Amino acid sequence: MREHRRNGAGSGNGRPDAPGRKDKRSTEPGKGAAHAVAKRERSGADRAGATKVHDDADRAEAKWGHDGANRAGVKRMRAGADRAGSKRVRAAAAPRASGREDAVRIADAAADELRPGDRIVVTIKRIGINGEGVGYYKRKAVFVPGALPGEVVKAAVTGVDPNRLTARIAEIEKRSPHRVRPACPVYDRCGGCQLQHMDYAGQLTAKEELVREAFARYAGLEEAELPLRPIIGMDEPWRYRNKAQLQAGHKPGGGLALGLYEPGSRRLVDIAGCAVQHPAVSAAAERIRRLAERAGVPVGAGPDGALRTVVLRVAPESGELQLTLVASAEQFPGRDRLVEAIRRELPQITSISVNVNRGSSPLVFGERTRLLWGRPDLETRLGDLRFKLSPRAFFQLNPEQTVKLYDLAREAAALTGRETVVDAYCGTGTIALWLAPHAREVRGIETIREAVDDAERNARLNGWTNARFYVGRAEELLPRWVKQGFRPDVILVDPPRTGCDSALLRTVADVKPARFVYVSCNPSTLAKDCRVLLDAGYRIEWVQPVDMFPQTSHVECVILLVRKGADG
Ligand SMILES: C[S@@+](CC[C@H](N)C(=O)[O-])C[C@H]1O[C@@H](n2cnc3c(N)ncnc32)[C@H](O)[C@@H]1O
Repeated sequence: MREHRRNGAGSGNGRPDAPGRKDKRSTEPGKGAAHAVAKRERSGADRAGATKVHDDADRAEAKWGHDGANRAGVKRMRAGADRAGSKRVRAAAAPRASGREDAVRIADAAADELRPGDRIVVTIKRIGINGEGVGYYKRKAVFVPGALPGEVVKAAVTGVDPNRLTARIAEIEKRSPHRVRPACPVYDRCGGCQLQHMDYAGQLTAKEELVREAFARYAGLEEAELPLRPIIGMDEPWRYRNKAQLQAGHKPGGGLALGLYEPGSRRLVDIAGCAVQHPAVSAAAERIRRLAERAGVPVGAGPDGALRTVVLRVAPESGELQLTLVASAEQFPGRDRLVEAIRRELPQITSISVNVNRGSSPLVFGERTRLLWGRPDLETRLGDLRFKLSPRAFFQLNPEQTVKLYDLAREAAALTGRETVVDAYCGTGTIALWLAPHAREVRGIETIREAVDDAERNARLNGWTNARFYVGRAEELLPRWVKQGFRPDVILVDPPRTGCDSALLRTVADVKPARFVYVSCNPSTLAKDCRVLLDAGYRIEWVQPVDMFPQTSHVECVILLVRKGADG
């Protein structure tokens, strides 16, 4: 399949841009960064608010792992206050012509004097990290869920704080050509996607802008200074997710529901029609829901044992599925009847486990997992490599884009077979194993023991004896190795959303490997960490955004930093 790479060669610097962008930039040396700082101060507000919400979510993800956290729980945090109106907003997103709307006073007050309910006119400049439209009212950032870059909206203020305003669309005065009808029947309620109301070309442009914006704000690098490559998207940006974590609950009218919580609520949205989920997962989830209902399985977090979450993962190339029933006790009413029925009716499910979670945090999994039936792992492939995944193993959610991401990591590492490489934050060792055939030695570091066990097993499965995996914190193990005389040629990191620990960055700055490869799912922390390394004598060779999660506001990047003086 042809790779969807955005047009525009090389750095992407020559890309036509919004009017006024170039005027703001100075051609004088040093002014670019100064402007970035001024811009940061001017609009720091939005960040402060949004960043706070995200910091909470980031902390949650850092604590619970990249995919270990309950998606709905973290999303609720991330969504913050302005989310409350998003449902209404999407409903209101079509232009309306009501006399009452027209009669509403349009505020011309200073930003600090605005009150909830006041109407303001906002030109949307970009998307924010939650996918909301961001514009400015008298230089104060305004977050407008559902609004798209380039749109002019009449918006009702919903929240005023010292740093930012939130508002909901009352009327779209100028509509973006990228606005489309969301494909997913549950888009308005689910909250799993944030950008389905924008066509895919618009999403890709908006994500590039997110990266550009993060580097201007947090690394002080203006557009001309940032070697940003055009984002790599998908040809078919739907049905790519290989895994679902579905909460079990009750339907309002009775009966069992499996789905995601609506943002900010405990109402479950049935995601049977989810447009980004692999169809085999959606179909199996619906069958399991019916079978659990028939087996009389209790749901929720009851002390006597009840089903909390259903986790389904598919190996797309074989269609085999792995099922993990997360429950508040290992045995729960109807469990064995349910397993029996699944074995009979869903032969594509080749592994069924129960995981016990009695906790009240948004963490999906508890500590204990027991195989109930079938194989202990799901075998899947990425490129030429085979992976066996235990129920809790982290594995990238979009296999097609993962191959592109890992190929970029390999390109950045530029290995000749003689190098020693560190894959810090290695998860189940997938990147380390991608690099192992091209390196002398690869060492992976990961805090989760099971992930390291998986990594070691997968190294054996693929016959790579030069890849070793270590349980520990990257910021502790790497400095220890360095003290013992270890000098890696390439350090690669793929940290959680919170970014790299400062002790790790200090070690990199001390050891100064010729190449530092950063794989990141959060442009803000990526840019902050890059600033540290730029100050420590590195230059950015290229930044490559990859769209791992079409229809959402997430964007992943691979970035190559080269030590100044080393061969680029
Ligand atoms: C984004 S995932 C990386 C996954 C892996 N590179 C992949 O592509 O599948 C981040 C990983 O870092 C681990 N982690 C979090 N904090 C860590 C730390 N301080 N040191 C080492 N690993 C850590 C998490 O458990 C998680 O597996």
